[in-house]
Amino acid sequence: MATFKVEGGHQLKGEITPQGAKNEVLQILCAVLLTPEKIKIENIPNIIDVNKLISILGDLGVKVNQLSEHAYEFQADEVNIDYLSSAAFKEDGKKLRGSIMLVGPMLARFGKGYIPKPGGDKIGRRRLDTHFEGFINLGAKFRYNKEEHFYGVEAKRLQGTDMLLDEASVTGTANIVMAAVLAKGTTTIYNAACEPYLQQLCNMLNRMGAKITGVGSNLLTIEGVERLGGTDHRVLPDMIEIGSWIGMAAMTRSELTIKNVSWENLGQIPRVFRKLGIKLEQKGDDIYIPKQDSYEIESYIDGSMLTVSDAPWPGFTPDLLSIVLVVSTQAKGTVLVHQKMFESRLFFVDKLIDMGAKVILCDPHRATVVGMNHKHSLKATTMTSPDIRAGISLLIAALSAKGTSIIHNVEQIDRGYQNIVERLQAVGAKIERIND
Ligand SMILES: CC(=O)N[C@H]1[C@@H](OP(=O)(O)OP(=O)(O)OC[C@H]2O[C@@H](n3ccc(=O)[nH]c3=O)[C@H](O)[C@@H]2O)O[C@H](CO)[C@@H](O)[C@@H]1O
Ligand SMILES: C=C(OP(=O)(O)O)C(=O)O
Repeated sequence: MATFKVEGGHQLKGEITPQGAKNEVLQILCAVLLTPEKIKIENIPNIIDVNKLISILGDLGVKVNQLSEHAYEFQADEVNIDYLSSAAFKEDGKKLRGSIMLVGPMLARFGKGYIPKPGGDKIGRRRLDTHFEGFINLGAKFRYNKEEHFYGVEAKRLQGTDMLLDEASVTGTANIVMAAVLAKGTTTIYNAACEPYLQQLCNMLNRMGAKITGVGSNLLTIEGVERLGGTDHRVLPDMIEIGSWIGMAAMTRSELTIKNVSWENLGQIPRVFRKLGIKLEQKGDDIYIPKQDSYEIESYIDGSMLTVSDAPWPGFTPDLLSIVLVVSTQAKGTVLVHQKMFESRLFFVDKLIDMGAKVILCDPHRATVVGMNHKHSLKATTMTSPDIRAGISLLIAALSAKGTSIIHNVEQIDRGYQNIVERLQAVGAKIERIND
């Protein structure tokens, strides 16, 4: 189990460039299975989850050619479908959430898709019904082995249809889109997720020859085609990393520039941090955060208390609520953080309370944070990272705290943040990795 040692209380300064987006690249990597032709992908982050998925593609027989640290070429012209039924896949497929999106492309192109219950954060129930209901709607036969938690779908040729998703699942929409592009006839998907990463996937599929319209909306129309070809694709910057660095700058009262953020794809993110009183300036495609000794949480027009909650895109992403919560502990004012989607993501506040933060966990979904306006520093402590976003939030808390903190189980953070120690050291953070 790897550990970080963090000496808090130091201001940071400089520039930080976001990595390619983890949750986009997991979709894009699965899409390489839809064509026997070459696909080149740039801006691939070097993180645990992504490397695991690339390794599964290699085990499936996809030719993987690393062109540079962040660019790869893939060619799925000799796919070994039997690997999907192997004991090795039953183990490897479990290791990340993104592996679920192998099912749609495999089903569409090879007539079968199997997957063990995928991994990812333990942040509450993470059901897969939307995915499999979508495949069943397209004519696939579904089976589920309860003992092994092993899912399977099979179909000779998928048949386009109209469907209304029971929820706007991100990976569910990506999976169904990747199945429908090679189906016979036209599919409409209503209540589709529509975040920028899904738009990126749909645009890439269209460049490969797919016929998807409605991209960016919650109604997608997909005219099935016989085959798809190769393309080049560049992954967007990771908006969750960008939000994490905004939170880190505010909490440590630092001046920071976040480079090349793709402003037009950040949705509510700048607005939510501004509501917490954090100053952000758009400079070209960068975000400049000036040093601020104090940031004051806004109230609503009628004077009532601010609530920050998550919702499917174009709402605010659930993946940044843990960061909003930690930043609020040193704001001036009070905020209610309401995590509607996941029921186990707020339990890490116990650690913040140990560090001296004023937080009341109202129930598993809601926490009230009374900001301390930097009148008292958080106290350093020893903690364990329960999930990726709680992990980065605890790291931000440790960077602002008085004294030296120890954070265990940082593999959770490494899952989604590339070279984090080196990148934070470069802006002046006192952090080192120990017990690797
Ligand atoms: C690999 C990947 O891309 N992971 C992301 C993806 O996970 P993932 O695709 O697994 O998440 P889903 O979009 O399926 O749903 C997440 C949770 O929100 C609930 N839900 C979803 C839609 C909805 O309209 N109402 C609702 O309550 C679901 O029941 C589930 O509990 O999207 C999540 C939601 O943005 C993010 O937290 C994850 O980081
Ligand atoms: C929950 C997340 O990831 P995953 O879906 O891979 O568990 C996340 O990125 O915050």
